[in-house]
This record gives sequence, structure tokens and C-alpha cells, in this order.
Amino acid sequence: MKPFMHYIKPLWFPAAIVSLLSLLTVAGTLYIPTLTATIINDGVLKGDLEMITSSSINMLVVALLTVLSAILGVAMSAHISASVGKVLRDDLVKALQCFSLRDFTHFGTGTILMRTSRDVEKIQSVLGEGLNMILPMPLMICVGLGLTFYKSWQLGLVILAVMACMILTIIFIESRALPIIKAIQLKLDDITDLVRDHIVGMPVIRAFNRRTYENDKEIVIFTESARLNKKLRQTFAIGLPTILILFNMSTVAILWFGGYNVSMGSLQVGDIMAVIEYANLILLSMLMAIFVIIDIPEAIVCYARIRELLEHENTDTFPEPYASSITNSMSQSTKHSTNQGSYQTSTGTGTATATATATDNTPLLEFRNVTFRYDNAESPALENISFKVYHGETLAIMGDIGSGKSTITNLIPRLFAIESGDILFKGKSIYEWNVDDLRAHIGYVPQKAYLFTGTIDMNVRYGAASGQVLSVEDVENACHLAKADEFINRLDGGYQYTVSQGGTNLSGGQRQRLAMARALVRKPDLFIFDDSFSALDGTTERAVRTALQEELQKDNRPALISVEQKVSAAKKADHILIINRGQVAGYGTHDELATTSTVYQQILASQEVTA
Ligand SMILES: Nc1ncnc2c1ncn2[C@@H]1O[C@H](COP(=O)(O)OP(=O)(O)OP(=O)(O)O)[C@@H](O)[C@H]1O
Repeated sequence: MKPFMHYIKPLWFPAAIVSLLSLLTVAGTLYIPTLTATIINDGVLKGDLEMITSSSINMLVVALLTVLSAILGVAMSAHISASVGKVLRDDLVKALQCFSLRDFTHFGTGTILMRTSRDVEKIQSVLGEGLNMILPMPLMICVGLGLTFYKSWQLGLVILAVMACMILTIIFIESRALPIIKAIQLKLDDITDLVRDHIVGMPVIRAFNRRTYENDKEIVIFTESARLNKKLRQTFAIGLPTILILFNMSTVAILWFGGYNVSMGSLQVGDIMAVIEYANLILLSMLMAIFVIIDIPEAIVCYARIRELLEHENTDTFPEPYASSITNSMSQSTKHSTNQGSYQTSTGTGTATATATATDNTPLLEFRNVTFRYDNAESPALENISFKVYHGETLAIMGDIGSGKSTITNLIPRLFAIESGDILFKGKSIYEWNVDDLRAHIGYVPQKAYLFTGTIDMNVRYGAASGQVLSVEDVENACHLAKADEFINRLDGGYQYTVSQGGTNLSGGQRQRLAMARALVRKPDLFIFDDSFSALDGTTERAVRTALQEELQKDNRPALISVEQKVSAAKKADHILIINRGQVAGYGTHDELATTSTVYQQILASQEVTA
């Protein structure tokens, strides 16, 4: 695990200033009671008014300087903790961008959200408070105890004894609290998952009157969380009064031993006042430091949880013969680059660029005996899939629900890695492509259109490949092709209309059209439309399909792979791929399949289409 100091190192200068300021604060804080003792012993008891006045002025100046250095120290430590928090969050975001889709499923949304928010927050607060509270503590103890022993060794021993009792109490509390803290953190992850599910699924919950059912689930998890929190508070409740009692007992013991020493003539009254003040400062400083120290184990757990994400190796495997070369290149590449997607920037054995042109006979895309399995699935979702798509061609994929159509489309931009076989793009395995370059050639419209918080313009521009500069006309033209311009112009602010998270303030059809515009603006070589037309009305669908056909005639002759539900749409494609239970059940034109494929014949029959 990368040591935490790695994050502090670049901040050595502000850290050094905080240390210096805390030294000044401690010196000033301890100087005040020393001065008090002098005022009482040499001023008050001897009736020396001049001495009292000059010492009081001194005390005022020292007090002001001490306050100033304390304020500066707090400001500096806030700067350090905020900077560390920022770097940690940056690292986390970069690491998450390198996660495969499997990895997200493996960890779960709740824990990822908690680690990037609450865990970082905890580390930040413990670091900030630690610099303010823990850093001055050793100095306060050493100098405070030294001054006390100088005045009276018996009083020094009293403070030491109280400190020892305090430490034992804290160790006892902490050993009981730590397992509860860990359990609370796991529960918080579950709560985040549950609440997120409820917010996203609220329409379904309401429509099906499942409020009570969901409430019951909430009650179980919230009750358990409340029980753990109560247990934690009870654990602390035993300890804190004990510490306060020890605190007060120290004053009583100092007065008792101090009074005895004064009566024996070995101590002055002012010294007792000073020692009480030293004891208060030492114990208070210890107490405040302990409050932060109590939080350190929790912060360590948080850091370990964060590191688990930061150091997580992408779990996707690669098909032979690319596995070893990709693994090697991954280990050499800069980890956690900022590319969006599953792998590091230089995954793939090379940085292949287009090796075939529109006039070549090389297929634009070729699946060669591809087999793919989802995590922990007993049987593969796809088995031995083979087909080719050429430039300018349209391929419709059809099949039953859950037969594997979307899975095929997801494999092309390497959202998942295949188990065996190969997928070739422009004659090169997609595993030999630099993943960013590969994706730059693909305009992907997922089955469920997702939009990001921001403007419509920003969401469409999201489709730009890296380095591609888009003009206003490019955005408007893509929206026109996707027939999105009609509704955009009716919205308040048009292209600057604010889209809420996920695009929930737009209809399903509007979201789908923007998702298409996002793919079109990229001007890719391969369009992948995963059942993207089903959310559109008939007129819009026809208009978009016509516009898309015109795009396929452009100079770069892009191809289109489209998952289709309706035979009426699929029959216009150059080829149709029929998938049944993860296997190819037919490939050919509509006419060919209508006579050769029983699965296609069943689809025709179900849609009452005659061959
Ligand atoms: N992320 C996943 N993890 C595990 N299994 C999955 C995952 N996604 C899909 N599957 C399974 O893989 C199979 C193929 O799913 P896929 O989504 O490709 O089907 P589809 O033909 O596109 O279905 P639909 O017509 O409903 O969109 C299904 O049996 C499904 O249960």
C-alpha cells in the first residue's frame, strides 16, 4: 500500500510552517501560567504594583501572539488537509475511469460513492484536526511536565499518574469501538445503495404501491445502523465521564499536595496556580489529541478502503494470444490514465491506426468464433459467434429477449473482454488497437440512453473524439440528422437547456435522439445502435433512418450495426444476424433467412409478416 506520506510530501513547506506555529502556540500558552505565578509570588504577595502592571502588559502581548499563531496554524492545516483531499479524489476518479464494467459490478455503487465522498472527508478531517491537536501535544506534555517537575516533583508525578489513567481508559474504549466503527461503515454503504435504488426506482415503487415493502427493507437496515450507532455512543459514553473525572481529580490532587508543600515552605502559592494551569493545559491538550486519535483507526480503515480502489487491477482478462502482450503493456503503461473506459491508455499491443480503407475488401468488423461469459456465469452469454460487416453495409441483429444482442454490441468498443476467439476492426484485432483510437472510430448508442448533467450542447459535444473540434454547425447538424432539433428549439434556452442527471427532465424519445446525435457528431466509421429506434414514433424513426442511410453513403462509407425488434426495419438491412441463446441461428439477407432459418421464420410468424 502506498504510504500516506506520499500525499503529505509535496506539502512539506506548509507542514513545516504548521509545526513552527504549533511550537510558538505551545510556548506562548505555557508562558502565560508561568507569568501568572511570577505576578502572584513577586507582585500580588509583595504588593509590587509596578511589577504587576509591566508583567500584565507582557502577558497581554504574549496572549495576542499566541492567538495569532494558533489562528494561522489552523488556516495552514486546513490548507494541507484540503489539498490532500483533493489529490485523493483526483486519484480515485482516475482509478475509477480505468475500472472495467465488471469491476463496478464487483464493488457496487454504494461503496464506491461512500469511499469517494465520506471516506475522503474522514481522512481530511482527521488530518486537519490532527495537525492542530496532535502536533502540539508532545511539546505541551514535555515542556508542561518539565516546568511542573521544576516546581515540585510530587506534583509532576500527580500529572503523570492522571495521564497514565487517561491513556488506559482510551485504549479500553478504542478496543471496543473499532469493530463497531467498521460495521457502521459497511452499513453506510448498504444504506447508500438502498437510498439510491429508491430514488432511481421511485416511479416503479409508487406505480406498484410497494412503499410499505420498501419501507420494511429500509426499517431493517436503518434499525441495524441505529443499533450500531447506539452501541458506539454507549461505548464512548462510558469513557468520556471517566476522563472528565480524572481531569477534575488532578486539580484536587494538585491542591492537596501543593497545599502540603506550601505549608512546608517548599512551594509558593503562585506556583500552585501555575501547576494547576500546566495540568489543565497538558490534560486538555491530551484530551483534544485523544479525540482525534480515536478517529485515526477509522481514518486508517477509510484509507485502506480508498487504496483498495486505487490499487485495484482491472479484472478483465484478454483472449489468447493477446493476453500476455496486453498484460505486459499494461504494466508498462502509466496506470490510471484519464481515458474514459475500461483500460489504461496503452492497452493493446500497439497503436494501430486504420489499416484498411473504404475501397479495401477487408471487413470493417469481423467476429471470429467469439465466446464471452459474464462474471461468475455458468454458461457463456455468447458462444462461437462469427460474422463480418463491410464498409457502407448495414447489419441488423435480431433474436429473442436475452439472447445476447446487446452483449455483441458491447464487445466491439471493448466494454467487456471476450473469453476466446477474436474481434477484428479494420483487419486488426481490437486488442491490438489502442483502446482510445478504437473507440474514436465507433459511434455507440446504448439501449438505455444516458445523458449527463449539463446543457444539451454539452451532451451532444460529449460525442467528439479526442482532438475533434466541433463547430456549432456540427452540433446542430447532428441534432438535425437525429431529428432532435425540433424539440430542442422548443425548449427554454434551446441548446443551452439544462439537462438533469441521467436526462430525467427529458422524455425517453428525446433522450434517445440526443444519444443518436452524440454518436453522429463523432462521424465514426461504425455506428452501433442498440435497439435505439424503439423509443421513437414512426415518423421520426423513418426520418432518422433515412438520414442515417445518407450518412452511410459519405466518403468514409461507415457501416451500421443495429439491434432491431421489428422485421419491417431489419429486412431493409444488407444482412441480418439471428442470435438464439447466445449462438448464431442465421446470417443472411431477409429473403435468404426467410427460407433457411427456422428462428427467423418464427420471428416472422410472431410479427405476422409473410416472407
Ligand atoms: N452485466 C451482466 N452480468 C451478467 N449477466 C448479464 C449481464 N448483462 C446481460 N447478462 C445476461 O446475458 C444474456 C444476454 O444479455 P443481452 O443483454 O445481451 O440480451 P439481449 O438479447 O440484448 O436482450 P434484450 O433484447 O432484452 O435487450 C442474458 O441472459 C442476460 O441475463
